[in-house]
Amino acid sequence: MEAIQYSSLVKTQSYINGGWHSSNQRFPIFNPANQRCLLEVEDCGLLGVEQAIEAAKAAQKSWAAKSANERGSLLRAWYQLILQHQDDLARILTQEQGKPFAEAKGEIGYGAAFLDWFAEEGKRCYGDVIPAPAGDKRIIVVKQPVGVVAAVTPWNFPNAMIARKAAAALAAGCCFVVRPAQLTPISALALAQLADDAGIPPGVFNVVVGEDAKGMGKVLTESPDVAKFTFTGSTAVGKQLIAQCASTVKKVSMELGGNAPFVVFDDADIDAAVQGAIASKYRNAGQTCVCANRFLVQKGVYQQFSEKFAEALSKLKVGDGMQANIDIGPMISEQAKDTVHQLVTQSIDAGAKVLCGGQANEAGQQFYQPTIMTDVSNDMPIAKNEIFGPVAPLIMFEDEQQGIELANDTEYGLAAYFYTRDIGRVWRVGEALEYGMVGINEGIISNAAAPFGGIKQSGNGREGSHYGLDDYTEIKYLCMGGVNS
Ligand SMILES: NC(=O)C1=CN([C@@H]2O[C@H](COP(=O)(O)OP(=O)(O)OC[C@H]3O[C@@H](n4cnc5c(N)ncnc54)[C@H](OP(=O)(O)O)[C@@H]3O)[C@@H](O)[C@H]2O)C=CC1
Ligand SMILES: O=C(O)[C@H](O)CS(=O)(=O)O
Repeated sequence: MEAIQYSSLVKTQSYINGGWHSSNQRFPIFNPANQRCLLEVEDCGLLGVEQAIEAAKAAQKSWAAKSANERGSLLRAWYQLILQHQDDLARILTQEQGKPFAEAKGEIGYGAAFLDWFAEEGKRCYGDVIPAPAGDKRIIVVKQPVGVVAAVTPWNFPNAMIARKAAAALAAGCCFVVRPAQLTPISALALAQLADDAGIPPGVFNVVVGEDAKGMGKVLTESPDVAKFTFTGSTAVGKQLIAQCASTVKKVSMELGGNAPFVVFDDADIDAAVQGAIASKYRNAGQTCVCANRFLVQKGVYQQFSEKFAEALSKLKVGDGMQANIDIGPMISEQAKDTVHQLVTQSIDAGAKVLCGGQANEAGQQFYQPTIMTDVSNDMPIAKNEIFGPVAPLIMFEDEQQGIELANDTEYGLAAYFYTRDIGRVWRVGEALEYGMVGINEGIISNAAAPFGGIKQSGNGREGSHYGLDDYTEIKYLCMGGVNS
């Protein structure tokens, strides 16, 4: 792990009950840019997960008993330390996950923004006083922390996906156990070091690392001491985890897969649409759940958009994210790269054409060329599946109604984007799209002030914004009688 100033950030053991958990089971972490082993981390195993749940359970009452101000001050201290070590955290992230350093810095800032937001939002966890139907009664509604929260997070945002969940959970008064993806545990452990430095008490924030995703997930989803489970990852895995939570009727929130349409109407500002397309499609080499996945372009501007899009794409530089001026890093694994290429070749067999790219990139074995495909139809593999790679399929449509129908023709409902300058069309299309989040003349929509989440098979629950606390609180109704006696 190169160029880390604050060396204590580089941890190799799970963080449980405020301590570093040693184990003689180890597994290697590789740099996706060059396949070199960065370091080995110690696998805490299923026993470690159980110990982390125990620690969270033991700390739960005292953490919930703190005032929102006290919890907020600790979250803010954590926030400030993350910003203080932003460059180190970004270097760790780029080396274990691959995204370019500038993007990794952005992710660190994005994750920290949730700590900043919920340090304040926890103080606004308001209840209600409701006029009682009978004169001698009083009705009060209070919100209380749900209890111990367990989380499983993906490799594509190994810092922000944890910060986005932990910030709301801790602000609401919940203790937290997270199991990060096997491929990217170092960013999670660095966050734990800074939580420790910030003075967050033992047992409140726990990170368990290990290779046995299924086994560790089973412990987290089936433990009667875990009140709430939150997951970010694929829809297929999310469905399994929801089913596993049923045995203890846990509160569940899911941030799952997506198939985002990016619709360009013939009255759009084409230059703005191209800028938004590049930003949305090629962020993290296309490995985000809100990346534009299908480009629906109205017939009258299809040629102009395609040409300008390809021209802008030719300026992007592919390489090791630790080098300067890199725009697109490696895929997380060779298998991931091969899966993307398979979608490309299957769609070519079905009649699609490659306008640019379409091959592995010479930068290394896990790199794929930024690609644009034309003559794509909505039923081709490259359009039906979540690509999770730097490939942009272009689909032509005739009129507004067809554009909306094609956009909604998917089991997913996370993010959608469209470009138009017609105010009536903004309202008609914005309301007709079946998605949790819609970017209008904008390709980057994620921020801590907004409720992030999807509908249909993209999940449920919201992260960020005022709404983000709801997933970590329970409503209690107090009925007071005999007031006049
Ligand atoms: N809606 C959203 O915000 C996001 C959605 N995603 C979606 O996730 C997919 C890509 O991410 P990817 O990480 O491959 O997704 P996966 O669903 O394969 O993995 C997500 C996490 O779940 C773990 N996991 C996998 N199988 C199980 C299991 N049976 N029990 C418990 N945990 C399990 C993984 O562990 P391990 O990696 O160690 O196997 C990882 O930590 C895409 O579909 C993408 O859209 C990704 C990020 C954000
Ligand atoms: O994991 C993801 O893909 C993130 O949720 C996308 S974002 O929130 O960083 O935009």
